[in-house]
Amino acid sequence: SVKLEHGAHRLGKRTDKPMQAWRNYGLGQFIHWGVYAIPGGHWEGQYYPGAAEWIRSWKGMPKDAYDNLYKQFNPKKFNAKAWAKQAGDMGAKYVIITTKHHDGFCLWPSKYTDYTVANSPYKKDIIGQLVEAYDAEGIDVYLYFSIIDWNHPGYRSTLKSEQDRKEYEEFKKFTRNQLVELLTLYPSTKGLWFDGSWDKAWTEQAEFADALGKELREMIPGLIIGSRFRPDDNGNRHFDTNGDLIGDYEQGWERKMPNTIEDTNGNDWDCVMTVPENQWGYHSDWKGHVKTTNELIEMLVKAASLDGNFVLNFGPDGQGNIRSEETRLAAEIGEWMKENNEAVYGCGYLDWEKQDWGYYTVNRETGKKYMTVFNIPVSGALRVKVPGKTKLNKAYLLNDPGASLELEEIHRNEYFIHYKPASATDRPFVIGVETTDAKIEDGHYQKAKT
Ligand SMILES: C[C@@H]1N[C@@H](C(=O)NCc2ccccc2)[C@H](O)[C@@H]1O
Repeated sequence: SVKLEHGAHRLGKRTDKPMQAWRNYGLGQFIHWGVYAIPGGHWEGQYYPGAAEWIRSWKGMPKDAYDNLYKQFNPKKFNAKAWAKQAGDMGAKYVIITTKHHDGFCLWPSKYTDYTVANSPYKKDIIGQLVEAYDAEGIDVYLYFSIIDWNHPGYRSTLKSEQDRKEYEEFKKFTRNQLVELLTLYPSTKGLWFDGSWDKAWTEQAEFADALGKELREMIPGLIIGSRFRPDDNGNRHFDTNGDLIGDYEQGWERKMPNTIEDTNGNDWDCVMTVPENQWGYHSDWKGHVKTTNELIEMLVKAASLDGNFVLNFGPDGQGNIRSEETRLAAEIGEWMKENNEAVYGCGYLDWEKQDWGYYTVNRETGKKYMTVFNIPVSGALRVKVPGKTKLNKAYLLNDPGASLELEEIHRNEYFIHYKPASATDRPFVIGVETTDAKIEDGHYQKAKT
């Protein structure tokens, strides 16, 4: 491996308490809110086909029209407590809130720019209200921060001249000041979720970003920062020149998921997911596929089964309402989580051979094992292959632990659990399984000679 001054600052998973808590969240909520919620994907009657929070970069949207939207920002329906309660009822254990998206508009009263909520008709500190409300709900708060800032005069995507470099130095100081300001104002913050760090200008700032990361971590012990924050000596983000993870977890799973444990490189990771194909901020007219409750529950359980967290995005509208589609999803996911969260919270990857009916998870503390069934086989026989020296003793429905399900040993280390729900079920269900270590008797299982 090559010597790096600003490569991965640690090898392997963090084992401290704050990171163990992060690893055990299972489900998170993303909130994308800002002045882009006012146009909601339309401008002067024109439909914007891109992601609503990117509308400023659309040729159909005059820049100065966008940059004056904040003068209309007055979300009268905004109720931080209601948002936090809805997230709690859904079963979210953490929330990631946009403090400033690529447009540079600050949802907190930053003293380093005038482009903030303090200078909007709304005036009040939105981040402060959300931090207080989510903390009170027992949901850990993480702050999203975009390095890209289209509003700051010193922001550059690339550095082409001495003048660029000079102005970018101001931008770097501004970025550091805002991040120190956020952690000073909101010290209950558990981590920072960085975005918009792919510009070449930023990937040339290894020394500055490394020092900034160290400064921020010193401000809040245990602070959690993912792999999308800083570059190494050679401009590599996420993984340094030696292939080692830069940051506390892998932050590359955006609107996509790993399929195998190998895909995760043995790292902690989160998957951040939109309800439609690609809308984070509020778009009043979602087109194309809108994910269903079952699809999202499957993603959530799949993430837990591969040692990751699943973070579902909400994009409140310009008045501060959570839209009806998201309200319904939150309620239905919450209903399922109330019954089945034992198979998600504190659970991770179980190294048993994956079967077609769904996903295994295992509780990291108790060792209790779970099968979450998404695909009921027409045979009604759920195949379970256990590792050598393991005996499957009991299987039971999580919501009826007293009644054992019918088990049949069909090969060495292989069983059928004979179960089909009596009535048609439109939600996945969880089976708990109990095993013991067992010596292998000779028995009658002979491997074929081939
Ligand atoms: C978490 C998501 N990441 C942001 C994203 O994809 N940005 C890419 C982008 C880069 C430059 C102009 C517009 C959009 C999205 O807007 C969300 O915030």
